[in-house]
Amino acid sequence: MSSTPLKVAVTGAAGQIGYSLLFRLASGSLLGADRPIELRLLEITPALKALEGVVMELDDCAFPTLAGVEIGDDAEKIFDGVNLALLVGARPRGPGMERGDLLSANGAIFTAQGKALNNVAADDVRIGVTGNPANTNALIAMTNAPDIPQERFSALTRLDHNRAISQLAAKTGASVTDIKKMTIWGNHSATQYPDLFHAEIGGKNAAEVVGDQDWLENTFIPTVAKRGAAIIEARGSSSAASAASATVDAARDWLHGTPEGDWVSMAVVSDGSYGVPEGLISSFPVTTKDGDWSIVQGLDIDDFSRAKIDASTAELADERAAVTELGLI
Ligand SMILES: NC(=O)C1=CN([C@@H]2O[C@H](COP(=O)(O)OP(=O)(O)OC[C@H]3O[C@@H](n4cnc5c(N)ncnc54)[C@H](O)[C@@H]3O)[C@@H](O)[C@H]2O)C=CC1
Ligand SMILES: O=C([O-])CC(=O)C(=O)O
Repeated sequence: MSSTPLKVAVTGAAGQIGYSLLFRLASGSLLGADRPIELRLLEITPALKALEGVVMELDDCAFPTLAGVEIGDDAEKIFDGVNLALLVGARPRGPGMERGDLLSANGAIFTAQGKALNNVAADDVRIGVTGNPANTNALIAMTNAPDIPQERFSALTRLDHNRAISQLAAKTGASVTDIKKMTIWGNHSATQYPDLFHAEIGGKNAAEVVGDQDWLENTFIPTVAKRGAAIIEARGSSSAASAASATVDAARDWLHGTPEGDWVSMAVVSDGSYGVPEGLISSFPVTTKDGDWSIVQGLDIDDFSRAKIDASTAELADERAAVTELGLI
């Protein structure tokens, strides 16, 4: 185990998700108790004072794994030499909005940050995008960082993946650890497709165990796909602790690898697998090893799943056209 601190950048560090995420990262949730971590926190200038307060709290935790914290509003300084960049900072949506409505407000953030990462990040950098609309923001950052291999960019659909596991566990009485091979396909939006036809519960096909197509179509899929909106409705602001937890889960599994016999959902650049147009950042079932991911191949896609995947990737293609129009890529 290396004793060199992993340099982890977090943007939007003074925000809601940051307030949960930083403490998880600093306490060892990402790399375990033996690997130190250095946090590099980016905020806009008016939020730096609040961020100083958060850093005081990080200090007060006396985390053994926290080797240092740097804060600032200059992306090139904060991203200098980072091995992992978690791009969280972006405006959240409010009631009645779709995440895609944030494109024009947030897209420019990812142009600038993609360029800065391209200039100064470490050669082994991995970039996870949480800020919405996450898939297309990741596409913007990737396109603006031509020297970073495209497979180093990913957008967060792990929260949807975790939500799908939790809903399935509640329906069937299974424990979450019995559920494997969950897949979220497509966009982190209301069109996403949580797929039970390839998931397993205790080694058995999940759709067969459930045996209730009506529940699958009319309860499970919409509950998972609209969970973010339900949380906004209930809490008055968007999910934060669960988003932070999923951000940690996704980064940890990317860096450490997925267990044998399971996979995770990550939105990654499409190579055309499963008919998803090449170059879109779309969620797939992936396995990871040594910091690299590969899309699980060879799954049978029936007509129901085909239509759902096509609808979500068509939305991604529309978002790509919109940001092209805005001159962001
Ligand atoms: N992919 C996913 O599963 C989820 C994504 N999200 C998204 O994550 C984003 C952040 O959510 P919250 O923390 O709740 O929002 P928030 O509004 O509490 O915090 C966002 C922070 O980003 C900062 N920020 C804005 N522009 C920045 C820039 N150019 N550089 C650095 N920081 C910047 C703001 O000052 C603010 O402190 C939102 O876009 C939200 O929709 C939220 C939940 C789940
Ligand atoms: O719904 C939102 O706007 C926040 C989010 O992405 C989620 O909770 O999945």
